[in-house]
Amino acid sequence: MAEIQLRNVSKRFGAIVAVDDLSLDVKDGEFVVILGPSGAGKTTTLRLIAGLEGPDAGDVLIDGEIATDVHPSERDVAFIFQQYSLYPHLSVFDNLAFPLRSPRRRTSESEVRACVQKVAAMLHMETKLANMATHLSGGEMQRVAIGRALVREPRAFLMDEPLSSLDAKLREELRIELKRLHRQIGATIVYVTHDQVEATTLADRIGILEHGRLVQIGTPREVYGDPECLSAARRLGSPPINLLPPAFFEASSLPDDASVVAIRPEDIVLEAADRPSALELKVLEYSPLRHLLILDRNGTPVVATTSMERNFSPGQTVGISLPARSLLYFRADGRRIRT
Ligand SMILES: Nc1ncnc2c1ncn2[C@@H]1O[C@H](COP(=O)(O)OP(=O)(O)OP(=O)(O)O)[C@@H](O)[C@H]1O
Repeated sequence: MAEIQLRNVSKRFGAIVAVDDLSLDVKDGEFVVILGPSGAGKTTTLRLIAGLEGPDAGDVLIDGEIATDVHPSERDVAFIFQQYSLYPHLSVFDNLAFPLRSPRRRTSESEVRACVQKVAAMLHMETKLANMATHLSGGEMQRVAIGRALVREPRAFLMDEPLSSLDAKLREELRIELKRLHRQIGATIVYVTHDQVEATTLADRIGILEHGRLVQIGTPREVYGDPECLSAARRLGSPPINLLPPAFFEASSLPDDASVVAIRPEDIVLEAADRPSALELKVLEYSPLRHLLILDRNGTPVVATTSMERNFSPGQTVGISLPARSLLYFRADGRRIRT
């Protein structure tokens, strides 16, 4: 497996800066997820690593060597797309065998058989090898697409929203499979998504991409608990982090240049209804693990979650306190103010 580095890489399409001075180090065997909204430059970043796009500035390094001028077919990285891209007229076996049978590989048929069997076992597809590729469920097709990359034993895997066309249950199953596979083969993976659950469950580290810039990279815990900027704070968390105006607080308790005060819903402490701080409960959602309360003070919504065994009903008042240690302060330009 391989290390991948981007050094100050930029890519423009006409007036659009798709990737803007991006530097990223993916360690050997690491699972890095690039998380960002539509148009943030995620796919372009993967295409730059694969060599399908050339950077306007900066370099891509694979295993410490500048790959910028290396042809995509020579980079030995496998790209897995959202669409399954299988050969519909071939069986699962022949789809998996296809990369091994290329003339450049000169793999013997007995080796091809052994390798296909091994990968099919890893993906729990042994019983489907004779099926035509079109006679599979969406989840099975994506397994075969992943298998086709695995048989090549590439130096790294680049995955572009590989689960996004699957339904919720299959997505969860395949997510767990991917995590297991990563542990089993120790692959270097750069994985792109706009789904925060995929990002936090799969990643060793998450890189938050906004407008072509990497605004933060860290473990899921670091990015969630210690965001560098407002956009990183908003990217993780469901329900999302509360963003409150300074007017919500005593002015003397805030840093001078705070323009937004943020607090995670689970950090809000619920108190008795007769507290002066009590807010009106507008909406209540119950799930077996927690209550979700949407409260209101003069038109400002405040979302709190709690696993407390207490009965709430809409229209009542609920006291809250916002512990100072849980408050995050941000400037008007979105930068974090550390106190
Ligand atoms: N070949 C191209 N020609 C012109 N503009 C492009 C091209 N490829 C990407 N772009 C633009 O570059 C920006 C980044 O696109 P990119 O596909 O990398 O974003 P993304 O984060 O992967 O988005 P999505 O989640 O919607 O796939 C977008 O504004 C997009 O319209």
